[in-house]
Parts: sequence; C-alpha cells; structure tokens
Amino acid sequence: MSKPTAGDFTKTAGWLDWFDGPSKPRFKLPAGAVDAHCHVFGPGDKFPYAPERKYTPCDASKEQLFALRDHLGFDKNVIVQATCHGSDNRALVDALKAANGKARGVATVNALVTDAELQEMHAAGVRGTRFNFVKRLADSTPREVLREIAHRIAPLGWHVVIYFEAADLPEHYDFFTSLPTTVVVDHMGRPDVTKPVDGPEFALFVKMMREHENIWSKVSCPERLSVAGPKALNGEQHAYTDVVPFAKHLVETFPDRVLWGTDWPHPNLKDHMPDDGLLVDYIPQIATTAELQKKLLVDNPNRLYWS
Ligand SMILES: O=C(O)c1cc(C(=O)O)oc(=O)c1
Repeated sequence: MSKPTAGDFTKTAGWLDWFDGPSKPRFKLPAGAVDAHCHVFGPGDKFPYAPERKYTPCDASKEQLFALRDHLGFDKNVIVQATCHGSDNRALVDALKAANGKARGVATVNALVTDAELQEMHAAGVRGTRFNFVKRLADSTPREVLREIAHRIAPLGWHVVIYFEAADLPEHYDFFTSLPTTVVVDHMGRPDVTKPVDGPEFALFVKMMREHENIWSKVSCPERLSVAGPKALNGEQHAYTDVVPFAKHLVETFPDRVLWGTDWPHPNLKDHMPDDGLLVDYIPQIATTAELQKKLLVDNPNRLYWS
C-alpha cells in the first residue's frame, strides 16, 4: 500500500505516518467502548490545512479512522480538532456527519464564531471546544477571549478540552480552575515521567483534579510521554511501563472522570509510530479490573458525549 500523502501539501520534514496494518488487540474491549481522543487530517485536497498551522501531517481520512475503530473493536469515536486545521472545523464536521451517530466532536472556535455556527456544530455532534496551551502547536489566545468562548459554549452543555505541558500548569492553574464548564485535560497534562509519580509536579495535577470535580483527564498518549518504553511494536504486551504509574494512579483515584483514546493518527511523534492494536493492549496495565475498564472505556465517555 502506498504511504499516506498530504493532498496538495508537502508533509513536514521527518513526519511519521500512522502505522499501516495494526495488529488485532489481545485485550477484548468491553461492549460500547469509545476511542475518546483521535483526529482526522484532511484529506488536504478536500479539507485544506490551515494557513496558520505549525505542521503539515499526512492525510488521515474519516474512512481510515472508522476502519481502525472497527478493527480495534471500538463502538464509537470522539474526534478532536487538530491544530493543523486551526479553527476551520469542516473536516471534523464532515466526519461527524458521516459517522451515523457513532462519533462526537471537539472543535476549535475563535471569538468570531457565531451562535448559528455553534448550533450547526452541535447538531453535527460537537460537544466541546479545545484550548491549546502547547506553544509549539498554536499561537496563544488571550485568556479573556478564551473565557468568553467558554461562557458562550456552556449553555450548549459543551465542555472545554485543555492541552498543556506539566511545567506550565502553575502558570495556568487559576485560569483552568475558574472555567465554568466541565474541563477535560489532554494526556494527563503531559507529565514528565522521569520525575516521581508522587513528586510535586504530578501532585499539583492530582490536587487540581481532587479539588475540582468538574476536571477530568484523558489517560492517553503513553507513546508520546514515554522515555524508557518499551514501544508498542512487535507484539509488545507491556509497552510504556514508565507511563503506567501515572495513568494507573488517575484511573484508580478518579475512576469516574477519566477517558482513554488512541490519539490516532498520532501527530508529531518523533521517535516511532505505535501499532494501535498494541496500544489497546496497554489499557489493562492502567485499568486493572473489569469495573475500572468499563468506567474508563464505556460509562465515562458515554456520559460525557452521548447523554
Ligand atoms: O492538535 C494537534 O495538533 C495535536 C498535537 C499533539 C502533539 O503534537 O502533542 O497532540 C494532540 O493530541 C493533538
């Protein structure tokens, strides 16, 4: 099979394409499981990448995402707007409409979005908006603007998804904890997993969740956070053991406020591209009982996105 292209665009140098031909997971996902963090990219010739983007990915279409969903054994997807599409949510909305109720979305909107556009996105299945604080991915938006957006989406029952790196949490803590909606943190706030799980940096994240019951976390992206591996490749059943204590701690401490997703097609990985089947096999390391697995994969995402 030919390697993915980027439509009329040229991929960022060194771009790693998503893993072609993932294995069938050994871990059997519970019925109704949701992949609660994944993306579509383009295709670029149909849904152009945004002029303000910081990277150009390979294409990753809705058809390819839905095929992966079925192959891995997920029931549904939550598709998150990727920064390479800026605040142009057309590719996302197109995927949601094609999913026949089997996908919900998280959009990126700016201050110019109209109430009619918000309503239209809601009808297509959007249930949240994403605020990005990772500097390499997007230019920063003033907090007053973000706060205004949060207040505008709140009446729709939407939540805010935030993406930031652990070192920046102190600077944003008061803002995050003052948001008026449910707040979902991407990838556990990107902890530095070479630091102790009970050290001060991760403790601040745990404190934020403990003291604010509206804050949830995705316990996703071990492939992005891991330093020591081993990688989810070549049949590895115990991948990313250095990330496990962080995710397991959140799953066990906040079992009703955690979500999991593949992060397919894994933007901006530099080291390797994981086999998504083996990423699913990572789950029982962090959610070690059938009850915790059902909450993480079925109950929590369905409550947040489908009720
Ligand atoms: O929207 C994105 O561009 C994006 C990027 C990354 C990353 O580069 O870490 O991770 C994500 O989950 C999403």
